[in-house]
Amino acid sequence: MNPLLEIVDIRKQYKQVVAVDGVSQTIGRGSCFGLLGPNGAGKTTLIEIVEDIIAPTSGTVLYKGKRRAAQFRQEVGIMFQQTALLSYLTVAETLETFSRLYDHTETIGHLIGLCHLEEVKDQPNDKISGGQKQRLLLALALLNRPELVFLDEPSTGLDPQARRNLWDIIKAVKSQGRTIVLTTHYMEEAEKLCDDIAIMDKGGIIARGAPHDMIHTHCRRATVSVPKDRFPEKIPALQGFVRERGERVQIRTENVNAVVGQLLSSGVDMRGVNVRTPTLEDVFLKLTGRSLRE
Ligand SMILES: Nc1ncnc2c1ncn2[C@@H]1O[C@H](COP(=O)(O)OP(=O)(O)OP(=O)(O)O)[C@@H](O)[C@H]1O
Repeated sequence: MNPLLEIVDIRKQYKQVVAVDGVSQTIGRGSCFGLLGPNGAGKTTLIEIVEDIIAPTSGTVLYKGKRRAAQFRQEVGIMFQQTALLSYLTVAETLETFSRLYDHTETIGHLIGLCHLEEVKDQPNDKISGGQKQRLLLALALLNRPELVFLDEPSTGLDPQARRNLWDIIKAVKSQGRTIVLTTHYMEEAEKLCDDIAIMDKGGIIARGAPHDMIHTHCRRATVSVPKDRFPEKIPALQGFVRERGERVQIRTENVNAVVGQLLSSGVDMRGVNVRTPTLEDVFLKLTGRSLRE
């Protein structure tokens, strides 16, 4: 890996609370790195240290192999969870106002197009929806054409359609070759956007890797569930562990295709049969014994 960021033994303590407990990670150029974890895991604290907004109690962050200098602020874009916007400015005026803070900026028209803000560009900030506001905050984070973009829980509070719309824009930003560092407690967001994930819990990183590899390493088994009244009395031994759960028969298997093939060739009517493949949520549950949303 060609690291853009090296996080070296970062620790942050607030009185009795150790928010980040000795985290070391590297983040590769051009990757979309996701920090996934439940509320209070320490994600925001760690990211704010990496963004150079708060100082760690100990540890170092290197950017392009060196300690961060003034150039770091010029080359990064940050989409905060909350940013106060002047209510009487329009979306376009807001972008123009913030663009004066930088020496080199993206054209406002390009950002309005990229972030799907055409329809609301002349609306005041207090007359736009939650999804449109998040897209404006993303556009603001991209104003200085950053090489590295931080997104702190970008889709929190959005409805599913607004969330998917924002994800499409983030994918477009990613395809421009920028490095993205994203924090989230939505595993679906991490799975959809990130090629590299670290799962954080209680101030530490408990797993790291590509989403698919992480699932494959920790949770190989899928569950095929068949209504009991559709499950044949005679069936050849299935490639999985069979158990009854209420009105359904569940087959836990590492080979879903083989099991589904066996069911089909035994004449099982597939209506009502469902397959549940493992997710990052299952990885978290397996590693911590708790749900991501607890
Ligand atoms: N300024 C602060 N002073 C004291 N404790 C803090 C401060 N900031 C964070 N903490 C504590 O540090 C721990 C980690 O908090 P942090 O906000 O980093 O978690 P998080 O994973 O980002 O959670 P969330 O998903 O809810 O934003 C929590 O126990 C929190 O209460």
